[in-house]
Amino acid sequence: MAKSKYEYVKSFEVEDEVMQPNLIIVRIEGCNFERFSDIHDLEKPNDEKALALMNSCAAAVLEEYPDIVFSYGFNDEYSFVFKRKTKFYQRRARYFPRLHVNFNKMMSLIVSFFSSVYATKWKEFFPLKKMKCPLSFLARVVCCASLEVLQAYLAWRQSECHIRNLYNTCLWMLLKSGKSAKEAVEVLEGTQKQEKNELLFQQFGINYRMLPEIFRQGSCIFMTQAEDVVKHDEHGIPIKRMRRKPRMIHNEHIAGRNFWNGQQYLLMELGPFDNEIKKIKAEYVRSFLFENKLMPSTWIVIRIDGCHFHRFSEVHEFEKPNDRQALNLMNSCAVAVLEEFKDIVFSYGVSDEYSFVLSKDSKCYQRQASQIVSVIVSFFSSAYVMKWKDFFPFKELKYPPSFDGRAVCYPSTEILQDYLAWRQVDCHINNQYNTCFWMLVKSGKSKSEAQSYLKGTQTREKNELLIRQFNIDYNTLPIMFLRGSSVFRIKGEDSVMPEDGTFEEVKQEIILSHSNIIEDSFWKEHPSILC
Ligand SMILES: Nc1nc2c(ncn2[C@@H]2O[C@H](COP(=O)(O)OP(=O)(O)OP(=O)(O)O)[C@@H](O)[C@H]2O)c(=O)[nH]1
Ligand SMILES: [Mg+2]
Ligand SMILES: [Mg+2]
Repeated sequence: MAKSKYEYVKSFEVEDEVMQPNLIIVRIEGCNFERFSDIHDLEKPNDEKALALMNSCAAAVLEEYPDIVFSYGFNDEYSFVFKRKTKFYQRRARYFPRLHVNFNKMMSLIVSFFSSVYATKWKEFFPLKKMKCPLSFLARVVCCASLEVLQAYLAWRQSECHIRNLYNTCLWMLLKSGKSAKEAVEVLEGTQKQEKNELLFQQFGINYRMLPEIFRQGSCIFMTQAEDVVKHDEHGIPIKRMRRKPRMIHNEHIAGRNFWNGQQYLLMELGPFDNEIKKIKAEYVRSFLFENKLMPSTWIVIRIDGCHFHRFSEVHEFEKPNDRQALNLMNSCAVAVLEEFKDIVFSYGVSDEYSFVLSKDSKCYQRQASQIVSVIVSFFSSAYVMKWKDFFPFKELKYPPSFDGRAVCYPSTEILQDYLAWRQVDCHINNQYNTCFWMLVKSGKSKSEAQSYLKGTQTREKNELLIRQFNIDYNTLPIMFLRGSSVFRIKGEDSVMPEDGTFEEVKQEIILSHSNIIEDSFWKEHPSILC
């Protein structure tokens, strides 16, 4: 297909990669989970159903991504460990013989899938409670240079589970017994493990060790081979096949040799733990957290794109080439994203993608790429599932969709505008091609005939084809199909700048439009967007 003069902006898209054979962990944790938990009236300090939902989502991730071999979670967090030689978004680096993994893509897909499964399965676990708002997760990648680092990491997370659970159990018992939040915090300040155990036992008759394992130890889920009856033969004898199945267990020492070396699958994919961990140095493990900060004073664009939406749109019988409701759903999710993330000043969407522009001076998550990408892509995915019924009341969502995300920085407003123009030109080129293609197919041509018919044709020829053969004036098609959609903020009419120089909070409105953003005139009409 034709290329536009804006294509040069692609060169700003640099990939973040991890060199193998590093062991890779993706850790996700609920963003603002306390607020989510309050809104949904979850039980404190642990809600068994919410934990079961987290575990069920993690199991779904393991089934979806066979390269993940082990996972551990507690509370609102989960860590996913990849097998040594993951082929997931792998590519051969140009100058080095090693294999590299594009971990931003990998991380964003996992967090997106997890969030959309969470929203999908919510009603299974809370049939009487409506999910009131999307939940997003922050994700990060941890690279472990050796198995010992992975062992230390797991020991660290499990000790965090224990420390937090003991503290929260005490805190909530004190609160339930009538203490104020301030008083309860004061009682617990500086207390050691032993003292907390005693407090629970003496004041509340609770033996901490008798609390459910899932609260104290967290949950591990990993794959095992299990025999499954697939069908019965004509004599009624069951026919069995080996199948990978996620298995969940609770264990007190997941980083201990006893537990780890006892799991065949883990030994095979990751190897044995040779020694026991003596003391966990959190600082040591934290030093492996990968933090990629985006360049200051540059426009940040987070572009998300539906994963295998070709298949998704087939399965859900989207209209071809454009499904109005599917696009309206994408737009509605974009509006929700702008309502949630105040640093986003503009967004542009077409087909299964959306680009979100964060202001140049944004300090969002200290400009850490993985955090910003994950929180936006997972919020969007969650919103997509939650809003599905509003746009497709008569169509069932057959499986949870996922989106990948990336962050790209643009150093000047002109280049950012060129980026957006590139996306809109792409919208135009694809839409014109797809309109012709599907008209030809609907008129009786095979897909390959339609393809060769259109090969090498220019814009003008395609427009003529549409008029001549199908009596369609391309420019009269719905404007959303022609131009894609922009969602942005403009300052409300009632915004005032008081004369005494004090600023009042400027009321902002979120607008959806299908404007031409390639032309300068759009930006001149809305000078406040990219100021
Ligand atoms: N019928 C129909 N299909 C759509 C619509 N919007 C998007 N799609 C489908 O989604 C695809 C999006 O293109 P891509 O993002 O390049 O392809 P993908 O299948 O999502 O693959 P990856 O993004 O690489 O995972 C299109 O090729 C269409 O098949 C729509 O409104 N109607
Ligand atoms: Mg896609
Ligand atoms: Mg796409």
